[in-house]
Amino acid sequence: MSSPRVLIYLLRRDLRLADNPIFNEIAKNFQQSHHPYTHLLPVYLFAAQQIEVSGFLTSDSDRSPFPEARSSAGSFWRCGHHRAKFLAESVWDLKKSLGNVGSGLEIRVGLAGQVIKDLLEAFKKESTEVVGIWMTDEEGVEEKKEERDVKKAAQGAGTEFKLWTDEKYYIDDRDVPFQNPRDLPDVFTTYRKQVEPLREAPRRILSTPSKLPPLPPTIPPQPAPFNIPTTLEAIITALHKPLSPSLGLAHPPTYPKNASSAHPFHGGEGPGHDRMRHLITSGSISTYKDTRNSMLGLDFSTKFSAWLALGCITARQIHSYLLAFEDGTSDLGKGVHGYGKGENKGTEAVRFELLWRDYFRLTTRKFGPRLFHIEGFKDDTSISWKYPQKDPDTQAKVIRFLEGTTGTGFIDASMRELFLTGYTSNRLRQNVASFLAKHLGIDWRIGAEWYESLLCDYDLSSNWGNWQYTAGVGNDPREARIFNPVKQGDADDMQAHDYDPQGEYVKNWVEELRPLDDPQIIFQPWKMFEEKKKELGLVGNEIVEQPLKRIEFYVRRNAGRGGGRAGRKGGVAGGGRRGGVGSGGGRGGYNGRGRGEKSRGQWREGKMDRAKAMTNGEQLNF
Ligand SMILES: Cc1cc2nc3c(=O)[nH]c(=O)nc-3n(C[C@H](O)[C@H](O)[C@H](O)COP(=O)(O)OP(=O)(O)OC[C@H]3O[C@@H](n4cnc5c(N)ncnc54)[C@H](O)[C@@H]3O)c2cc1C
Repeated sequence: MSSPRVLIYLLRRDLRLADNPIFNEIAKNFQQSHHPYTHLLPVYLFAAQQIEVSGFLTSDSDRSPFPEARSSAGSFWRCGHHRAKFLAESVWDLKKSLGNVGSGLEIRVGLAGQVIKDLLEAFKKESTEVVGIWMTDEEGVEEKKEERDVKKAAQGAGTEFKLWTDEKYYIDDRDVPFQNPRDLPDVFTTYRKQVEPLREAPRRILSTPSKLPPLPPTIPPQPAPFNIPTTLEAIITALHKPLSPSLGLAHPPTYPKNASSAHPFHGGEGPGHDRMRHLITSGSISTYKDTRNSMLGLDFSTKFSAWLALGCITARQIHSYLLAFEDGTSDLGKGVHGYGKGENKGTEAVRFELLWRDYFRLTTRKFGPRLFHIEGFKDDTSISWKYPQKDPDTQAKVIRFLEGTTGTGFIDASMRELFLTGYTSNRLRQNVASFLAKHLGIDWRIGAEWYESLLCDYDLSSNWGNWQYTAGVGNDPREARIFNPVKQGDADDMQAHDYDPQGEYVKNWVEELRPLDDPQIIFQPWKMFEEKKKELGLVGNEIVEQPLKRIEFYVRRNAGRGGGRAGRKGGVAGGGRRGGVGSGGGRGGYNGRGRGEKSRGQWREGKMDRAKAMTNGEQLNF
């Protein structure tokens, strides 16, 4: 038998077998009589700069050679419990799918360039030829560095390196109507008009491989001091091991009795497709436009985001399910309202939202490291931000914001939901970001980093781009827009019927407010009468006595049994962000240039304090 010729495929956020350009190409090559390679080694890497890998150390006496995977401004773990679990499940699901088509998946921890270098050296020692290293591209400063590092490692060993475009977006890169990223319009609507009609825009999906080349006969092991467990449960345990359950909060939210998560889903390509099928057969996809701003339950929105973020499903796969339903060309959804009747408001709205995701990715491509700059894409230096690192009062506010005890019901419910489940809806994310950045005037990157740590669906471009957008330094043409998190939930607001008219969402997550009936008090608990506070045992509680912001909203109706009365017209405190709120820094203040550079700088210089996190009594340290 001739000696093995191995192709290495380094997987990233392309954790799927179907509609995957690399697996598609490999399967096609494998069907030909002459094979450019005899074996395939798919590798997934838990990248040590983005996810803490010390839980994979072989023994407790070993020390990780890597600095802690912590964020820049808030020093939060960059990948918290929820996403770590969803990610591990996605990796494991792919490992199983690959096993079913004659292949498999090797798991590694470390830094991409070094991991590839180690593999190439180890194969060389065994006289095994590696004919190529393939990977898909990603936007982002660190991601681009990874690509350069892998290329360097491959070239150093004389091995071909190929960077593929991952075709996981709605509009294929080949069809984006400009060559130069700088030509992306700064307003989403302008971009949308360039690529409409959206229903015609995506390319066809690629076929799913039924057979792939086998794994190499011998595979070099993960180098010391790490060890890769052999079960999904053990991998999740290793990822969770360094993280304290409180993530450093002195008073972390606790799971309210009978509260139901809107995101009980599991990672992986299989569960992603199950979700798609469910949305079609339940009819939820057709009602999406009317329900997408709700907050409770599983089906008010698609929950595609976490699978999309890891590449378990692609936007054009979603489009292709929608097409088949609209055209009645598959049995899925037969008999369901809207089947075979063309595009409806729900399916149209899903396409529209998927384009937002594309758009944020293209803004990252256009602006590069400015994604992490406090001045944002707009390079707005006029705002006086407050920084927790500089000011104990701001620090205390940030901690209450993270713990969900701000005294604004909507915000507290969302922050607790996020901490406990890894998800909170788009409407809530907008309110939360606006509250931190515009009502409190605090460095918005603290919020973006906390979301990075906690969201199951964390996606570099969608997260940082949306935070910028809502903070007023990104691509929102309505610069002065401020969300009123009280009005959002008020029954007299035309929109509120879709949101939380009775305060049910807030009560689901803020258990101490459950006995209340009056939405006004649920959203503004600081309006509660003394007698009611005593009755509920809330005297001295900061959410009823010391709200971070008294955001007024006048309700023209009688108070309910909750005990309060209608608020006074006119704000106790205004909501403006310029002038009154800023005490610190601005540009040139704490970490003025943002994470893109700083965290990588810290990483390089090894400045982060590894010992700090290894204690279970971890505390946030700004
Ligand atoms: C401050 C803030 C932070 C955010 N962080 C993230 C993030 O890290 N990852 C992420 O995927 N989304 C993020 N979003 C966008 C949006 O909130 C989520 O995509 C959405 O809530 C996920 O739930 P869903 O899949 O049920 O959405 P649906 O309403 O069902 O939308 C369908 C899909 O469209 C895309 N989409 C919808 N809205 C947006 C949007 N505003 N921007 C980009 N894509 C969108 C998503 O891929 C989503 O899965 C953020 C929004 C805000 C305001």
